[in-house]
Amino acid sequence: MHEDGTLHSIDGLRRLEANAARRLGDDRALMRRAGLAAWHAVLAHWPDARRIVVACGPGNNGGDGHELAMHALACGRDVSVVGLPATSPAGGTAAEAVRRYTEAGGRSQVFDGRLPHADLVVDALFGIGLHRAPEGDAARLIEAINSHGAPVLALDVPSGVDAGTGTVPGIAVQASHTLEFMRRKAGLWTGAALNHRGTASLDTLELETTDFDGVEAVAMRWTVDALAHALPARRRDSHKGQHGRVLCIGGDHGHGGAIVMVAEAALRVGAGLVEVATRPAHVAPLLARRPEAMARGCDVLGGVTLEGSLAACDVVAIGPGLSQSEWAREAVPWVSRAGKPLVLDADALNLLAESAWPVVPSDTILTPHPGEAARLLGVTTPDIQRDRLASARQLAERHGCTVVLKGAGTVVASPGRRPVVIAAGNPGMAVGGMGDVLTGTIAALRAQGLDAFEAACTGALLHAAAGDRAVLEGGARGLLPTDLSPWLRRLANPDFPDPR
Ligand SMILES: NC(=O)C1=CN([C@@H]2O[C@H](COP(=O)(O)OP(=O)(O)OC[C@H]3O[C@@H](n4cnc5c(N)ncnc54)[C@H](O)[C@@H]3O)[C@@H](O)[C@H]2O)[C@@H](O)CC1
Ligand SMILES: Nc1ncnc2c1ncn2[C@@H]1O[C@H](COP(=O)(O)OP(=O)(O)O)[C@@H](O)[C@H]1O
Ligand SMILES: [K+]
Repeated sequence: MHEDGTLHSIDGLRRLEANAARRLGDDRALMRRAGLAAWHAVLAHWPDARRIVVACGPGNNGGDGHELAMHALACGRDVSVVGLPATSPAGGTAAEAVRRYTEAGGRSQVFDGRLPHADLVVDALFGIGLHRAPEGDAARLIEAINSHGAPVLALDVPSGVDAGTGTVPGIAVQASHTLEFMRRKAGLWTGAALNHRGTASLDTLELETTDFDGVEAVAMRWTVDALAHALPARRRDSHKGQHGRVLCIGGDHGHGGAIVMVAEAALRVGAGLVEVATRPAHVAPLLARRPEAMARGCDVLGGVTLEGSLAACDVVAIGPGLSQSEWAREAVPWVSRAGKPLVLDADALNLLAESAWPVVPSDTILTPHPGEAARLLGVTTPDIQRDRLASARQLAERHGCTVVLKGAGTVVASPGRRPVVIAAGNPGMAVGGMGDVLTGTIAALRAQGLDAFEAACTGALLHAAAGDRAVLEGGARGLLPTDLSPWLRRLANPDFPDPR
């Protein structure tokens, strides 16, 4: 079976492992395949590595390391296995791998505070079996791996990372590349784990469909390729009314730019008509930058002005620069009475957290960053980040609608749908205003007919992928939200010939 875009929990992987071992009638077979796959990864990434250090832990991850060491040895490489002192000898399948390596003439040494010189370090300390933060010798060995200077290949998981949740409870290996086995692990694609994983690849170890009996993926992983099929082609005879009308509400005094960025992104992602309701002082600068937008200056966010705009629009994007002033609060009853699909961001979420909004309809999209998510759930930001997938699911259940939990490895969750983790985006995007661009992006897709969950997933991916393209033009520092505009347009038209 090939990669299928699924992400799995530790429990799911354990079940998968057990099913496959039962089918194969030999619990050593998978480890042998893992070791061989790891050796192939070495040949693919570091074909010239002559001296290889393999740091092996006490469990099956260490068994994978010994299998790899055996292949490297057989191919004439200079191999040193380094193990942890004071751990009980490996049992079961790992013991068999140790025996095979030793019988092939392999050398092993106990970690004494230093690692031998090498062209490549392999991290086979801990995989999915990590049960607490590494301490003592394990922590020192991880420190030695990280300061060694050679590239680091992590087997299955960078040791020290919780592969189920993405949390990093203590010190963890800083991998150049991680080779995942069997299926991708949910925790390696979101949150702090992204600091440790390096690039990543998967070897499925030749699993078969029947191995998945009783195994449910916990999420799907979306990469930029998904954009090729996400957006419907336009009819030749289409007109602007068919591409949706977005009403953007926000931009109180001092925050006028936020709602301009929402409007610009919505236009670049293809909304047919974009209207902005903002403070009167912000109308002229908005129109100077984006004459394509329609703008209404409102000293009161309600009444006839807003009612007319609300009646005409297909989607309301509210929150960027909105503030929590009386001006902002005035809008809430009008917007909620209008019954239009909503995208709630920034201060609209803060108003939701303090129950200023009534219950939101199920086709609403909330786009919190971790701080806003914490306010919505009444917990701390670290609580949210400890298990981003669970946090997004919990928020979606609580509000009964779609939630986009932003940040490295954005997670989209909705009741009754399998969550999606966005495998795109970069730290250049950590700058004020970037979320406003996401709000406009998602609102435009919603206006063009995607349902709430599809618009949220596609919008988050489009936004992150545009950030990845824009960052190539000059680096992460100084990347601006509006730099994404040309790339949003480019990537929203996947059938347009690629200029690269
Ligand atoms: N069993 C199988 O069939 C397969 C297992 N595979 C490998 O096996 C790994 C899982 O193996 P295990 O379940 O043995 O688990 P691990 O090898 O990941 O780790 C468990 C071992 O590490 C110790 N440990 C965990 N956290 C520690 C800490 N913080 N400090 C010190 N010691 C700690 C445990 O006491 C145990 O001895 C996978 O990640 C994968 O690399 C692969 O070979 C594929 C097939
Ligand atoms: N390190 C990162 N990696 C990937 N994406 C990021 C990173 N930092 C921020 N982003 C993205 O940039 C956007 C920032 O949004 P937000 O925090 O709401 O900013 P603002 O409120 O200033 O507009 C989100 O879409 C988020 O996912
Ligand atoms: K590892």
